[in-house]
Amino acid sequence: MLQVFTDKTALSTFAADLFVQTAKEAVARDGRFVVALTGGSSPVQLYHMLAEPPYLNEVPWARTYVFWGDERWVPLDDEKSNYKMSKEALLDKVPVPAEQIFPMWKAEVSPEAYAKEYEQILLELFGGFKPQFDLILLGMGDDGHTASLFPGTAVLTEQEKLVDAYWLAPQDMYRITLTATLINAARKIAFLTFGANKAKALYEVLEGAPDTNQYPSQLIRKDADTVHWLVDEAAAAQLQKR
Ligand SMILES: O=C(O)[C@H](O)[C@@H](O)[C@H](O)[C@H](O)COP(=O)(O)O
Repeated sequence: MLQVFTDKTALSTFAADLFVQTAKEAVARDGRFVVALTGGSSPVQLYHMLAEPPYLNEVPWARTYVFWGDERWVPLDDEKSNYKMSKEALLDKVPVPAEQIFPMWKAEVSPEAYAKEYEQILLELFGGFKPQFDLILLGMGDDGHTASLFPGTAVLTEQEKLVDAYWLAPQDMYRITLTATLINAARKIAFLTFGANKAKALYEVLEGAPDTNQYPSQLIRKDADTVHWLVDEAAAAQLQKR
């Protein structure tokens, strides 16, 4: 479902309400809330809001399990780390038990080995069944990528692995990411998309011809009830069907 907001605060408020509601439903149903956070700049305001009243007191933090959709393969205190950003904006300020936080990086293992380990952690949490996140937050790059599903990469056609890691040559670094097959198994997905620089890609992803290799965000399912495209007016500027 496409939802267009006048500004970032309105969008982040909607996302915070969605986060709380999804968390409460998950805890009522399963006794826990399993979420994947996103990096980039788009979720920063949302994370700050979740760390303040009223959201701070409404999210069942003690029963929340925190994962990430993707990560740059850099140490946890690196400026480029999604974990570091999420920790500073949110996780340091809320009572999530430390053992329920699963950074997508570990010292002295290869990214490929840790991708397998991360998959195992998820499988164990879900008793060996295919993991089903209650909520996955995503951003979209102006090239149409989401998580670390970048245009033209082999991970886009990965069918078996739930988590994958690979060398992203243009950025000169490893990336680790949930695969599209795992993301699409989530109960709810929310894309946070701001800014005029995203307008062309957003049009291509939502209304353009199918081309998942060039616009990887097209790999993510589009069910109206469970997949929220939360966008601002600038990002929505080229959409015809609103
Ligand atoms: O940066 C990351 O960690 C993610 O890999 C990426 O998928 C991100 O969500 C988009 O690139 C949007 O980034 P912005 O929110 O900064 O526009």
